[in-house]
Amino acid sequence: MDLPGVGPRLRERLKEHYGDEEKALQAVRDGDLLGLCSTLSERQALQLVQYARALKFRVSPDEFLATDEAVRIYSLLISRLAGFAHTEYARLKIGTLFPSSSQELIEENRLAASRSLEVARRMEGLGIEEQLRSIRPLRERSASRVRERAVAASNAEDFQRLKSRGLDRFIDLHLAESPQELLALARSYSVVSLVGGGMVDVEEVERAESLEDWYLVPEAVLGFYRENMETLAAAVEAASKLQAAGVEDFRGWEDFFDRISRLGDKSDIEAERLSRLAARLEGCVDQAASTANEELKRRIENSSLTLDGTDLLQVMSRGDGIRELFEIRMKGIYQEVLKEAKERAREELDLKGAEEVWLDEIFSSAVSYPLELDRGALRSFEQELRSRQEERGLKAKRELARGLADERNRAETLVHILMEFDYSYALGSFTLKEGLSFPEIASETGLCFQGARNLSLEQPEKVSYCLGGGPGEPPEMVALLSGVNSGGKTTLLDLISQIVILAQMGLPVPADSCRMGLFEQLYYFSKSRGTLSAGAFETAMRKFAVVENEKRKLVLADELESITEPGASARIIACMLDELNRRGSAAVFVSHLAEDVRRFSETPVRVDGIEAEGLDENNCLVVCRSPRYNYLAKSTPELILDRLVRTTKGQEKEFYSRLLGKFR
Ligand SMILES: Nc1ncnc2c1ncn2[C@@H]1O[C@H](COP(=O)(O)OP(=O)(O)OP(=O)(O)O)[C@@H](O)[C@H]1O
Repeated sequence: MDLPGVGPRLRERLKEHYGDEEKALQAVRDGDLLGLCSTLSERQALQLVQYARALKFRVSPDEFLATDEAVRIYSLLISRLAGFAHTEYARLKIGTLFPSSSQELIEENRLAASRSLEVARRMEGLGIEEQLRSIRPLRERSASRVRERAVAASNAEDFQRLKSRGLDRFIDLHLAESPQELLALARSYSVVSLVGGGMVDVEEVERAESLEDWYLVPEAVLGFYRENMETLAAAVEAASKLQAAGVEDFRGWEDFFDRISRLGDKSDIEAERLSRLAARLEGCVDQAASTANEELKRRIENSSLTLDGTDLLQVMSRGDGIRELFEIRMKGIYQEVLKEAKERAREELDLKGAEEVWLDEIFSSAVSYPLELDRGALRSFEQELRSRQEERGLKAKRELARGLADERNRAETLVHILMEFDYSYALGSFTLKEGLSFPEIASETGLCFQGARNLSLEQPEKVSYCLGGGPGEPPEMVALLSGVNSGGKTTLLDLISQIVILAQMGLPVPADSCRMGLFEQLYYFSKSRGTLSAGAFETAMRKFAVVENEKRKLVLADELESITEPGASARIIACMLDELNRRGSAAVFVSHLAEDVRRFSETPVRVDGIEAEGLDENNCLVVCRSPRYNYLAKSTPELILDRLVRTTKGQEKEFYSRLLGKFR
């Protein structure tokens, strides 16, 4: 496999997963993130896809971001963008975007990003987010075994054929060569489907109308869909919203969508009724019997029995006939109560047609107290209900499974379309909600933006800045940035990085307008935490020396002077800026030593300043966040003294006024 970063072990794993090397390579080229992530770690998969893209456009994915700080800003941007995605797939795919100097790659991404903006506009207010969040990669778990039914083959040949198809993984498979064997099976299962002819009919056994899975074990077909029910139902709902917005065309998918929607139905209404009836039967009948017994007790207690002479003679002549006599006399009451009990049970259970006959079997008509139920009849009725329910359910399942048997690819395609949509929707939403605009990519070098907003700030003030001259702007490519403490110098360097990284990923940038030439590398050196030891200083110098290459680059550096003593720092910075200037690179160096640096530098280095315009009514610093060109910004002490003059009284105020005078 001709991909950098693919070692022999990784190659083996990929080959194993995809079958052969060419297929594996194609998957990497296609950016098959889902497939790759099932074999590799997320990082490996992302890197591979990046490498494949980089290879196609003859760039290196690691080349542009030349320092850790540049990588940090890139990672922040990727997380921010990924925050707009709803599926793991889109989040992963966003992670494969990287900045480069390839005009073709940038152009391709820009095209996708502008299409995605159109998509996001069309989807506004349609509320598809909830559905997208439910979409996961489709899972394959083996269907659970069917226990209540079986398949019987009437000859060894059919039996072997079904077995070699692996049917016995889902359902019991038997060889039944005689009616006796078949009958025995019929007694053990609620439905037995018979495959193969030549058998006398056994009433309890159905002859299989098809030998396909959807008929013999519809559960094996439906298992996949039921396992992925949540994703598929959400996908169908999302698809109809995309159709409504005119973003995707799902004409011809109607039957498939309909079947997926029916997966959620509880088989059918009649099967549902039968299932509920079977579950409630015993409880209802018991309740009716107990009410009837109370009624019997009450009515018998309140009744009296008068025996006349004939009755007495009859009892005496028959010996123990008194019980029969009572039964004859009470028969009227008993029948009334029994009728009421059956009526109550019938209403309660909502029995239909011939089902009512079962009540006559369950409620014994023999006069007795307490009233007795025929439990055997009750069980038989339950059994019948369950069989009928199974039959109904089976019919519905077969119908559904028949329609879905060959639709797996379609399900996969649907989920893939929606995941790709989510990626595009995330790009579009990022552009729309962050108010981004596409920069103009110029053939000449330089960077110029107006009304730019740092994406990390909650309430950013807009900033404009230029290197290399825009209309009416100074032409220098290299600038020193001076300014008040907390004026926004670091924030501006971050903002420049954000703009350049996004632009070179082919994405829109957080600025009202922007024009720039493409850079080959971005160096961003963040502020050092203090004077470095000799060893660390040497390491830092080695790091800075990498700017000594022929690449077109942008170098941003934040207060490099803190690495060593001020005099030496100014010389080092001046020297670095001269080198960059001579090579036509662009650079912004934040420094409090601007005047010294300019003194030491041999090439035209511009000094810009972020200045505090003064104090507001609350004596807080008012800062103009856009640097002023060719201007060394005032230092903060002057403004702090001004604040002290304004906020104190008497001698103290006079002291501060005298001090302030020294600055003017
Ligand atoms: N464009 C801006 N819009 C709104 N707030 C800003 C902007 N730039 C800077 N700030 C605010 O000012 C704070 C200080 O900014 P930053 O750290 O960039 O200043 P600095 O000039 O680099 O400071 P220091 O001189 O101490 O290094 C930021 O945390 C932010 O709250």
